[in-house]
Amino acid sequence: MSASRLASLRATALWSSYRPHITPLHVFKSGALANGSRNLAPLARSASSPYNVSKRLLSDATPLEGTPQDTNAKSDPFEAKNTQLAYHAALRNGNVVVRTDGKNEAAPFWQFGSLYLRENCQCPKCIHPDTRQRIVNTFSLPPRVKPEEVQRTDSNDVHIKWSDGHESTYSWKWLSAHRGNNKPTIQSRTVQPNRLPRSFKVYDPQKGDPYPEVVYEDVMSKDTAVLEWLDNIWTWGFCFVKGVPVNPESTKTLIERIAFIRHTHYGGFWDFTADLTYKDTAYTNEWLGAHTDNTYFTDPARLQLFHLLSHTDGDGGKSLLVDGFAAAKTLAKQNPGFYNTLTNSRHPWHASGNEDVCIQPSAMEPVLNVHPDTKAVYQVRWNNYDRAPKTNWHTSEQREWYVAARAYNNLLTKSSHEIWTQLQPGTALIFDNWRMLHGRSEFTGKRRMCGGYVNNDDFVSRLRLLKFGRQSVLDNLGNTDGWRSPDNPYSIY
Ligand SMILES: C[N+](C)(C)CCCC[C@H](N)C(=O)O
Ligand SMILES: O=C(O)CCC(=O)C(=O)O
Repeated sequence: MSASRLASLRATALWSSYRPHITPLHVFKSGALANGSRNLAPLARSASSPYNVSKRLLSDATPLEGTPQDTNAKSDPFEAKNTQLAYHAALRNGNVVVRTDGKNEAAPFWQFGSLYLRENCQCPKCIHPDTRQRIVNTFSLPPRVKPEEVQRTDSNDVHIKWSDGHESTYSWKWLSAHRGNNKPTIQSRTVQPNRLPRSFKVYDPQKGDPYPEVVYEDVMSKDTAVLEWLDNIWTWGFCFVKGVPVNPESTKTLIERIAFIRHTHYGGFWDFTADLTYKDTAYTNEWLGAHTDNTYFTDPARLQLFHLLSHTDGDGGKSLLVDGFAAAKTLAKQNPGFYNTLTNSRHPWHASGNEDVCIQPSAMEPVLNVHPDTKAVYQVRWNNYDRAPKTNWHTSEQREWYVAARAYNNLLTKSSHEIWTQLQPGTALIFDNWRMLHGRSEFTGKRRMCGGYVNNDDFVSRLRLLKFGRQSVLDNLGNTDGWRSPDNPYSIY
């Protein structure tokens, strides 16, 4: 950021509003806590200026305490867990530590690496106030930059003066979301390799409960209805939308209430019939067994929406959904060895129908993809039409995989696991293509279907912002600590 931009920032209300009014209860001076012992050396604040503290060492300082203000905590479930905690910020062995129990020296504490904390300063000189991108050059900072003073603002934030002269203020929410509990990062934690899929709810077609559904008018007019729609997809794997005007334009704008439509070699928004416009069996009237789409993409589309516009002079074309997570969970219970085989054995996939296309993922991918951090299955890739012949595959591995895949297929094709519906014009179906398999019965006559794909990242971005609000999402950027917590805006699958 140019000097002039910085100067104008400083001059604007933004800068003055950023520099918090510091009324420190205590100020901790670096060096006075060589061994983190009890002799905390707080300096009482002088009356003259909030920053100018007089040096008065207290032998037995009452720890810095305070309860983060309950700022709309209820609206922010992630924060709710922390509003009652008294906390204590101090320097210990040259690092900033935050203890969530101010009274107990031995209480667990959060320790923050100094360079980590410095390069993640949230001030407008370090994070672009509009783009939220880091603008401080991490590598221009002194590698051994140190906090020299840690003090508390009267809005329960922590203000730090750094050895490079910079000053930073961190909100409780940000510190809490980025607390390094001195635990190894998730990657190095021993996590069960056959962790089951993330939490989800299974629609049981045997019970005949109402389908998850929302109303078009609501979705088009209220973000709360979009949140309900996306939450249904996240929880149940699919959702119907009633009352959709029977035309492609309305269907397209419906999808765009989530995000822009994913463009592929099939185009963007599709309006298709059985005419082999593209060389794929979807563009025929044939039976399509349960499958996920885009197994040949490195990044398969996350959502897929179908809206039947018309079906004349014939019948059939029923729509099939099968819950790939539910089947995986059953397989893991029935035969953990088969489950592990489907998570470990990676395969090539392809889309090669059109003359000018031969799409394959950048690496072989397994049927049940385990998330590298949570070790939970987060994506199902199942498409027997598009799986390519794997090589360098010992016959013993082949036998193992085919047995496991057959067991999974038996679960996927069990009629009690199949959700069959006959789509009608005016009702759109959207589903999670990383979890739900879909298919179609053969049909006769002229059948016109439209729809589109949405990327994973765009779907999850929309859902997390609607669910948690932008500030909570910004406070939790990178917060992998609560991976499996539905209250953690960062949790992704
Ligand atoms: C574009 N539209 C959805 C109509 C057809 C896409 C074909 C999808 C392909 N069979 C696959 O499994 O990825
Ligand atoms: O035509 C349908 O109902 C579904 C087609 C399909 O499965 C697909 O496009 O992947």
